[in-house]
Amino acid sequence: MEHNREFEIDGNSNPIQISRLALDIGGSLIKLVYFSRNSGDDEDPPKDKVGVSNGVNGRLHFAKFETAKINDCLEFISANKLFLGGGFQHQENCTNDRRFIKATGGGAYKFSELFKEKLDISLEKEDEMDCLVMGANFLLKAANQEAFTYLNGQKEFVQIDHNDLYPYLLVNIGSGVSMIKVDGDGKYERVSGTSVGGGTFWGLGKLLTKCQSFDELLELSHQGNNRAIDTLVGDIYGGMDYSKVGLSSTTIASSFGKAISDNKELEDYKPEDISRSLLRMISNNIGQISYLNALRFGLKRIFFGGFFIRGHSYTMDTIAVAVHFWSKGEAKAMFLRHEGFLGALGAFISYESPSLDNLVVNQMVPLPVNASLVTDTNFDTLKGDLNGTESIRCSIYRA
Ligand SMILES: Nc1ncnc2c1ncn2[C@@H]1O[C@H](COP(=O)(O)OP(=O)(O)O)[C@@H](O)[C@H]1O
Ligand SMILES: CC(C)(COP(=O)(O)O)[C@@H](O)C(=O)NCCC(=O)O
Repeated sequence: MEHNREFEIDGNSNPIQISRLALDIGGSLIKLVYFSRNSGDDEDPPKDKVGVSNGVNGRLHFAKFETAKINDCLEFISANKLFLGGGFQHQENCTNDRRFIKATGGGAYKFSELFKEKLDISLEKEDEMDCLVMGANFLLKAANQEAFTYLNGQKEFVQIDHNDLYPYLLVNIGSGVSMIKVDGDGKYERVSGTSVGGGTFWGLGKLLTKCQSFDELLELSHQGNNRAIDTLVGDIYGGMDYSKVGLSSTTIASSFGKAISDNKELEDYKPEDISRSLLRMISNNIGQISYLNALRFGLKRIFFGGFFIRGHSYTMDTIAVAVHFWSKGEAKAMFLRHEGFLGALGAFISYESPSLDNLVVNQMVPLPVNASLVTDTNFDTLKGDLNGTESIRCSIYRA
């Protein structure tokens, strides 16, 4: 199945360039969002107020590559000719000097020359925080079943009231963590951050467990028991709660604390226990810092994005419990289905204008597994992860 046709004929026999690509090149992963018209989706194209066709129906596709394997990403873009549809315009306006892609993230600067050299494409840089906020606002307003809570293993979708969305705290857990207070479209402030994020989990985990992939490390954590390496309150208090300050005996008193007294070598610990401890330590810490920032600004809603989460139950549970525990139930942790693609979506939207008005989501549509990304071998099989096997059905209007 072909997904990346660059030109299609609209109802007026005009060739329309319909494929459009935007990138978010982060410290760990490159995220791609691109639009394609699907011949199977033959709804009428969007019309303007006087009934003239002024856009196209299609799908947004999502893909990701490890930043360290940027050449695979370049090959994917080239093989699928994604760059041909940089903008959204009539073919006659499309000249070679418009070979550009909107790109955000640090890599948009770092790899600018590489894109020019290998694909003859210029990266038009968009600010990373602008894009994260734009992507989050877009999804929260336009996509169905985007935000959900996760408590006691239960995922519950949250109906977002568009008139009561702001303010909220956006916590993006990528390689590092950014915390952004969002007050409206384009209105935000990056209020905090921490370097203890996804890169820390993967980096330390790799060193300590010899895992070869992030997914392997994450899978390991499923089977691990953090009590083997973390010191619990009960370990210090002779099996008892420290109830005077509200600490139960099973609360972690000191992450990795047992490694001091156990008199063991690294090899004596199970990699799965290490992975579990690490995941819990980092998720808990992020949940706690997020809550403290929400408290600083009186925010009740915290949305978590970034690929560290990966729709992983234990990660979400730990973050949600931390927020719930510290806020005494006052603040709510929410997760986003398109967690890692906020920045790339923002860059995608920025093609036309910083407004969301010309991209309209119709509905989320699951694609057959083999239909979306034929040449990308980086996709993962962890459950709950958006691996390019889903797309958003949407319409793009001409500005
Ligand atoms: N396949 C993967 N390879 C590497 N890291 C992954 C993968 N999937 C999820 N991650 C996690 O996601 C983090 C990157 O998240 P992301 O939101 O893409 O941030 P960045 O923009 O910094 O790359 C990594 O540091 C790691 O914790
Ligand atoms: C520098 C970054 C914005 C880069 O974004 P990333 O590639 O990690 O998604 C991010 O790593 C970050 O916010 N780090 C934390 C820095 C700090 O506030 O201490």
